[in-house]
Amino acid sequence: MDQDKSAVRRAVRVRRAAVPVTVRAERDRAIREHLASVVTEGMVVCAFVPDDDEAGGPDLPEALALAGAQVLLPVSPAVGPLGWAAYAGPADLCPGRFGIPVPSAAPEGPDRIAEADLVLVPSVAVDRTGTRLGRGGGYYDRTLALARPDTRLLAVLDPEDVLDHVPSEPHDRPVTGVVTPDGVVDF
Ligand SMILES: Nc1nc2c(c(=O)[nH]1)N(C=O)[C@@H](CNc1ccc(C(=O)N[C@@H](CCC(=O)O)C(=O)O)cc1)CN2
Ligand SMILES: Nc1ncnc2c1ncn2[C@@H]1O[C@H](COP(=O)(O)OP(=O)(O)OP(=O)(O)O)[C@@H](O)[C@H]1O
Repeated sequence: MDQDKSAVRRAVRVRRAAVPVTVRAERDRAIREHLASVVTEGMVVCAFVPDDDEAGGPDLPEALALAGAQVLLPVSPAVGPLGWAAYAGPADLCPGRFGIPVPSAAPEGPDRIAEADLVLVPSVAVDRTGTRLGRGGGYYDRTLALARPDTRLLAVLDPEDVLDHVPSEPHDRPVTGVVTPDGVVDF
């Protein structure tokens, strides 16, 4: 099973690396616009800072904040569910674990995800039943279990990474939908 997941991760990485930078930028902009259109004033959104290998672009938190969201960003512990810290603008971000930017404030507990109306989930691929493949840390599997049951959980992806089938294990937590440059789809 681990090997199946690794093979999908490798294939997706190869495909993403072949997307020209200008196409990448256009897709990321479309994703941010779709998300801005579902955000309402004061909505609590657990987001993330996408890196070069991920859809959405590094400006994703700022786009959500400009749309009126209160944005929380994940802070990775060595093990266990993610902590959360409030996004306070691009200048406040500093490199955290894995080199991923995090807010300067000390993170608050994993339970803060229960305040979220929307959780954006970094993903390598999903299938149409919501089975999600991440980078293999197991962080989001542990973290999504703490969200309220009615919370919208959207993977952020290119359309090519919405697959017919993604290998799953019993601990995997499904997402409820996906946002791609084509729009938001709830499964
Ligand atoms: N942008 C972003 N932020 C995030 C996540 C994420 O996936 N993307 N996370 C989601 O949990 C958490 C951090 N977890 C991470 C887990 C693995 C890797 C990583 O670089 N993995 C290597 C593969 C390592 C291996 O094969 O052992 C890689 O992808 O190259 C990075 C972050 C919290 N913040
Ligand atoms: N709820 C959990 N409790 C204990 N271990 C877990 C849990 N969820 C995942 N794990 C472990 O974490 C490791 C990585 O899991 P998996 O490959 O499913 O991660 P992922 O979903 O791709 O990563 P992420 O959620 O960080 O994006 C596996 O060894 C798995 O057994």
